[in-house]
Amino acid sequence: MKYGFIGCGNMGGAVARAVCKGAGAGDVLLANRTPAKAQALADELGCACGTNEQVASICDFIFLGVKPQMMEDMLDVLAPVLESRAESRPFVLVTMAAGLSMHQIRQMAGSGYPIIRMMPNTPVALGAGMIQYCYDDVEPEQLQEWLCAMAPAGQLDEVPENLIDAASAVSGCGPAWVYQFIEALADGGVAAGLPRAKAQEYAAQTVLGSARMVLESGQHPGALKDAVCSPGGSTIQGVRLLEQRAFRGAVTDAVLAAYEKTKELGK
Ligand SMILES: NC(=O)C1=CN([C@@H]2O[C@H](COP(=O)(O)OP(=O)(O)OC[C@H]3O[C@@H](n4cnc5c(N)ncnc54)[C@H](OP(=O)(O)O)[C@@H]3O)[C@@H](O)[C@H]2O)C=CC1
Ligand SMILES: O=C(O)[C@@H]1CCC=N1
Repeated sequence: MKYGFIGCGNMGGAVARAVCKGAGAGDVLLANRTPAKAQALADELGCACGTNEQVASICDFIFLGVKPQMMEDMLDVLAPVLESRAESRPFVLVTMAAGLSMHQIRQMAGSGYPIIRMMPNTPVALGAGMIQYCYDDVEPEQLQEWLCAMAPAGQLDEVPENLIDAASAVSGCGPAWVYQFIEALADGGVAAGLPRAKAQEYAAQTVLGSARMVLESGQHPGALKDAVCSPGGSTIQGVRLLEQRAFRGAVTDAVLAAYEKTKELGK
């Protein structure tokens, strides 16, 4: 099986990194508008680099890693290449584009080709990603191959397509807001006198450990929060202040703002 990537930026590049582990770098082909970017990543990962047309004509899984706004123009050029091979050498399109449905991608590609739609996030680069996926007209063996290739990317979860935009607004966008939180937590530490490097390490490790507590203890985040707050202690003062500033409401609204924007991208 050959795995090809068209668009090797932040997300396509991270997924390619994982697939090189899952499928073997020898079966991965990278293409990018600025070829030097694909070449640099290919050199690092030990895979090959080529053109969009080469990916479209020889790969069994064609990962589409361009921005949603660029998808139509990119696929317009490749539609004849895909059409000319579809009968003799079937392939699966793999889209990671926010907001674009499988139906829209198929229309842009020129036909109802087998398709997987996934929503990864940037921690995929470390094998710690959260990836939702759905698919249509994909053979069970093809899906199995794809799942094996993607396994080093992180946690994979099959969902119906109508949940992908909401999932995107939580785990696709979420890392950006978590980084904002880590930066702010570290800033607070620096304000209180910690050296920057220590403050950042403490903040990031705290988020990592707290996330593991949620996942591994099975407890509600509110109960885990209560366990940190001693009566009359320091943490509850911070909780009080964050509630006053509507911290949880602001985060919930951020998710909904991202969700609305994602839906707009598909219009
Ligand atoms: N970033 C994220 O956290 C997430 C992104 N996504 C999705 O992933 C996709 C990519 O996003 P992201 O990686 O962030 O964007 P980037 O801008 O980082 O990467 C896009 C890449 O596509 C390349 N490109 C653009 N046009 C073409 C073309 N015609 N042919 C070949 N390559 C092309 C660009 O090349 P050049 O080097 O010339 O700019 C660039 O390297 C989007 O659809 C996005 O919705 C999904 C989940 C999370
Ligand atoms: O904001 C973005 O463009 C991407 C889509 C999903 C997460 N980040």
